[in-house]
Amino acid sequence: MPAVLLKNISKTYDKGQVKAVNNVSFDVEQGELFGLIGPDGAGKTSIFRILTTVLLADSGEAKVGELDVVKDYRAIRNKVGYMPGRFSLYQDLTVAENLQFFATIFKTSIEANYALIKDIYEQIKPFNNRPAGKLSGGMKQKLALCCALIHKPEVLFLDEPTTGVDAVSRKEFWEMLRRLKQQGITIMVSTPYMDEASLCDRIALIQSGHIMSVDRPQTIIDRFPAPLYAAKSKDIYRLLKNFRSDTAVDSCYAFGEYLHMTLKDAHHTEAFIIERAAQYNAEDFEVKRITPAIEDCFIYLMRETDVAKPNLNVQAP
Ligand SMILES: Nc1ncnc2c1ncn2[C@@H]1O[C@H](COP(=O)(O)OP(=O)(O)OP(=O)(O)O)[C@@H](O)[C@H]1O
Repeated sequence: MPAVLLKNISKTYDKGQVKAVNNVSFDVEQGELFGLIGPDGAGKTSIFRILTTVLLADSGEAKVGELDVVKDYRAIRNKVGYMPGRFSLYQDLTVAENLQFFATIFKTSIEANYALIKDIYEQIKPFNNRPAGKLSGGMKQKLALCCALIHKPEVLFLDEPTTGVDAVSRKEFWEMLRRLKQQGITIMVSTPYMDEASLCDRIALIQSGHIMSVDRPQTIIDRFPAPLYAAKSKDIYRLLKNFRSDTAVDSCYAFGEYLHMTLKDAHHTEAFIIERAAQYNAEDFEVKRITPAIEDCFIYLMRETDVAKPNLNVQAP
């Protein structure tokens, strides 16, 4: 039995005008660290809210273990930990008071499940008497994670836990998730940072309420259908325009300081691209073949599935 199951789940807002979740189906295995990956507005929060029983879907079926999100909502609430995207703690309560509060509403004590939160809590314990609102972003995340864990949930739902957190804290946070997974907790986590995909066992790529792919990150990368090149020149915007209007070029988009591109004819290589760039008088031109990242796969899948497109000028965070 999967730990989480969604079958043809749809959700609209504003009397059907906003299709937030569109016929979504996937499941999460017991003990898995599963990532729901997509940009702002893709539908991630709506899915989390449906699974944690705070939002009703318009149609479809969703389960946590054997429990149905509609019929068994009370039982689910005791079984899952939920860390919503927006900071969910009481800003005026101290670190210790927040933790005590969450323990009390779940009818447990900090001591009862201390082993589970110990590693994380010890990092914020020196700030025990500080109001949660006065903690740094990384500290807030750690406290929110402790609060979500205080009743020893079987499944942990973390909605964008690393958004707005600095790079070091993000890395630490993912290490904490790895350790929790080793303790047998199933974790479903959402993120707009596509570089975090490789830290998950499996991922679902979501855009405009559609799931475009569900698999292991490496399997999704291996399926990228064409050689991918990274190119740059002095005037990168002119180069982007030139390549985008070039009939030999299949796709070209800005990616950090480079353009990432594929060609219509897979037999063509760097030499062909150098020739084209010379025709465009591109100065200081460089090109190299690269391994696709999840962002590249995401952009490719968006073109393939023809869902509404966000800004394609993706930058690695
Ligand atoms: N209560 C609501 N009323 C109307 N539209 C909503 C509501 N909640 C979400 N939406 C819309 O539904 C779509 C999906 O939103 P959702 O919050 O589920 O996505 P998300 O991937 O979590 O993005 P974000 O990180 O920006 O919250 C968006 O277009 C959003 O504007």
